[in-house]
Amino acid sequence: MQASHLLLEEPIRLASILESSTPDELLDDSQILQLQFAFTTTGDPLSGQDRVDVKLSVAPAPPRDPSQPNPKNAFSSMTKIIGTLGPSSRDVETIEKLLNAGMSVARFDFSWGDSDFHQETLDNLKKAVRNTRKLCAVMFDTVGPELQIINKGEAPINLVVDEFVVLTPDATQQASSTTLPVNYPELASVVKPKDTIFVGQYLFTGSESTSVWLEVMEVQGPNVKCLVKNSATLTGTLFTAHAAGVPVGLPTLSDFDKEVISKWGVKNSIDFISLSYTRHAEDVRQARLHLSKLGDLYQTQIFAKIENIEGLKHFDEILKEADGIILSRGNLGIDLPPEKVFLFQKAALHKCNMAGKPAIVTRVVDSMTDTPRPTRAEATDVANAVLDGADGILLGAETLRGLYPVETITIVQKICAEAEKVFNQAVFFKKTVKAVGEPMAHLESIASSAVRAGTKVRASVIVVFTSSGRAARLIAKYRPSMPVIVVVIPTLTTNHLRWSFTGAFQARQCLAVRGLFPMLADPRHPAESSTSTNESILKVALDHGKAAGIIKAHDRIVVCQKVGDSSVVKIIELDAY
Ligand SMILES: Nc1ncnc2c1ncn2[C@@H]1O[C@H](COP(=O)(O)OP(=O)(O)O)[C@@H](O)[C@H]1O
Ligand SMILES: C=C(OP(=O)(O)O)C(=O)O
Ligand SMILES: [K+]
Ligand SMILES: [Mg+2]
Repeated sequence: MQASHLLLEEPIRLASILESSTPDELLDDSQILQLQFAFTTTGDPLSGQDRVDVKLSVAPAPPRDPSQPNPKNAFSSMTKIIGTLGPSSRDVETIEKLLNAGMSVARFDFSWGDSDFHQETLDNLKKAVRNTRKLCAVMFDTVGPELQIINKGEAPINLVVDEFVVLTPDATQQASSTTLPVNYPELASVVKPKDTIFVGQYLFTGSESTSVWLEVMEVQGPNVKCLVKNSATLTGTLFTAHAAGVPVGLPTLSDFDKEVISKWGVKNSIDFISLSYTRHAEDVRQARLHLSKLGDLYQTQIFAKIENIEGLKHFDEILKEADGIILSRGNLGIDLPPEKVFLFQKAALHKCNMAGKPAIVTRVVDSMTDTPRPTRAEATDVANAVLDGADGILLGAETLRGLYPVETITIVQKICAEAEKVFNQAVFFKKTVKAVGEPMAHLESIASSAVRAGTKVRASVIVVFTSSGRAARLIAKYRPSMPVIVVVIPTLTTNHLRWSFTGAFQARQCLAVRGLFPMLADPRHPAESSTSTNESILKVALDHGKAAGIIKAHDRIVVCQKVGDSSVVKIIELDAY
């Protein structure tokens, strides 16, 4: 268990909570804008020129319906909320409510349900996005090397404390209170007496009545005889098992995952892969290689899910390869001794922040699966995750199969917004500048200057132009107190066989980064004019901010864009309008 110290070589100074410039105007993330555009090619794609800039003309932001409540509301937060969609959250109406409550990324967990089931949910998500005009990214969550127990008979299984149960790799056996067939033939060769194995349905702690905590007594050939440590009833057709601290020799991206990604993933242009049980940097490289062969999915980002001690040991190298990190505290929380979980969280979030890569924290309000309010410990935990530097909060069972999916998103969003008000931006900014050191890369220097200018002039928003999202992520790295409107400019690219636009993935991927509110350009609209300039695009962004209620007359706005060949940060002071 010494691994938990690995991340703590350097002491972390936690920002003390001081009065800070409060982001009293927070953005509602209904940032779907229709930009109409024409493209002019400046080279022949077949002769090797593979990036062509697009000139935009813009359609005005839709007027706000005065009968609708002002979208600026006390519930919006800079912290992103990822909701797992499942049986409790898959009809259009519920998804609309989740989007309105602030969910900006929908996770599809393929540990449960088949492609058809998830396709139906995703089709409903698309309808909900259209109806609400709220942008939402799609995250595919792999099964990976998860240990699973299939209960073919479907009858509830009663396990009684102090009795024995045998885990067997023999898939022909029926699950019962004395035998549980597990999908991993090598289990007997990797566990030893006194090891702990948890079995349950999604939320398992071994301390409630629906999951069980087993202690390994004896290895008997391919079987593992265990002592039941708590009485529980397992219901359903599939349970997952987790052997704490035990290395599992199964590939991180399973054949099943590869198959789903190449079909379901390609069909649905998945924005993120949540790579379950990432244990080595090589796992991320393998996933990246797989994606690189799948058409548009070369743009899909990989978020490494750290959920066991192996992943924790290799955290630094994984962070270098991944686009983001998910601190999967469900599994990690049982792999680590409970008293070490908070240390890992603080150290890992600090490292992600310094690397400028988004970090997502899971398993915050488990109790809201069954109750409409979080416990005070859970509520405090959400706020602390924000203060520790989380970009986003991932909800699992609460939205997937809980009784209160909408209430969960609403309350988590509110807690995040409160925590953001006391986040010590000044201390964080200084710490980040110092950690990056000198000489700073050109673009990073520009990005940090934009945040500094925004703070100094008390800007209401920062507007950044980008195609790749790079400039926006660098701005987010410095944790501005004000929302960042990311104007993603589509770029025409070719793989020498066909033309396509990039921009949609990059815009949606901002939805997992703290403080970023992307505007998605829509390439389906043919251009009506090709004379527009950055200025007119900026005007649309500002009009949109005004319509959303986050930009008012006389506000100061910081803009980060290229003028000619140079990146510039400019400050605009608005007149009355
Ligand atoms: N289409 C654009 N118009 C004006 N400025 C841009 C545009 N795209 C990027 N920029 C600016 O160029 C600089 C580089 O940003 P970056 O995000 O790396 O651009 P890209 O995504 O095009 O590689 C930043 O200052 C950014 O604001
Ligand atoms: C989110 C987690 O993993 P899963 O995909 O199993 O929900 C977790 O372990 O916290
Ligand atoms: K999973
Ligand atoms: Mg997990």
